[in-house]
Amino acid sequence: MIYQKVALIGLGLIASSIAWATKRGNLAGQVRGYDLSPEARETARAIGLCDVFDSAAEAAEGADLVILCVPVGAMETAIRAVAPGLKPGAVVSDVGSVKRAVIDAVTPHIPEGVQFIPAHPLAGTEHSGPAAGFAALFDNRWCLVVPSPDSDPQKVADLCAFWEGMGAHVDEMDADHHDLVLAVTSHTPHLIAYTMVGVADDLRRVTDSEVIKYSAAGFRDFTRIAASDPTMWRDVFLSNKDATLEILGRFTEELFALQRAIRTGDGDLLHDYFTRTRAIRRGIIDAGQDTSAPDFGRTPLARK
Ligand SMILES: NC(=O)C1=CN([C@@H]2O[C@H](COP(=O)(O)OP(=O)(O)OC[C@H]3O[C@@H](n4cnc5c(N)ncnc54)[C@H](O)[C@@H]3O)[C@@H](O)[C@H]2O)C=CC1
Ligand SMILES: O=C(O)C(=O)Cc1ccc(O)cc1
Repeated sequence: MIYQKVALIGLGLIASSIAWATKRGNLAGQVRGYDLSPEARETARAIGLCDVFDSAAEAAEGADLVILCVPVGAMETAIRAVAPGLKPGAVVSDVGSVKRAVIDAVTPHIPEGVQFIPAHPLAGTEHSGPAAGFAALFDNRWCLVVPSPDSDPQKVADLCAFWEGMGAHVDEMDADHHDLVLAVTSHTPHLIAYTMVGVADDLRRVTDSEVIKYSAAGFRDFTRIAASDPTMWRDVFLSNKDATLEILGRFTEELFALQRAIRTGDGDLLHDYFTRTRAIRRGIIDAGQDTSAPDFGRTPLARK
């Protein structure tokens, strides 16, 4: 057991997965929780997720670890609400998809004697709410921990051990670097998926064709991603504005280059481009970093 009491604020997909994974790994004596939504609290109670309280401060009372599991834009409201319940020596963490904006919003409200150690599990689904979670969500997935120079090394080690106990591989990363990497690997791809599904929907309306019905695997993946929680993703883009706009600018330039190659019939450019991208995919698989590869997770050291 790593902690006596863990408190989860916001009982959605990620918090409910943490609750089940904590129980599976016997990582805490008690899991406490609070959600702003009475329906979410009711569901969490009904499925026996954790001990549910009717205020954030009560849920956080006496907790060794308090994890903010709310949308990025609600992190400041959440820390303000838990602050009165925090005990000296407690650690506050979070699971937000963006790190710099969360650090700026949360840090000013961390009381004396409490440490804020942000984290981000790189695992999720398009589903949300307390009934969406499952214990295996973090198995063999990365969790990025973002300590500051004054983080207590023992408390950082405990938090890393907690995530490892939930099945994740842990790495430490600087907040700005995190936000740029995630803009490339997660945030911009989500925006592209949202856009592509929107385009197909417009097309369907115009032509009454059956784009969705006959969609191939690639487009189906886009529709899955584009079904993700609107509040969560609105907050991600608004709070990782600079990095997303930077990557989107580069994406648009490349898209224009490919568009021009198609228009001018430049097959060599297209072939060279697709050869380069194929090599990248094969490199990922050779390094054992493809989560869809059948042997993923059996050789975790290959991922380092
Ligand atoms: N969904 C995903 O795939 C992943 C999400 N994340 C991050 O995890 C966080 C939570 O995401 P999910 O669990 O997917 O969201 P979710 O939508 O399933 O749950 C969020 C919950 O927070 C509650 N909430 C909102 N404001 C609150 C407040 N002030 N106090 C208490 N509760 C409040 C909502 O009622 C909701 O039940 C977000 O910051 C997101 O960026 C991180 C990794 C993956
Ligand atoms: O469902 C998917 O494909 C995801 O990409 C899940 C996801 C969403 C947001 C994150 O910050 C991390 C992981």
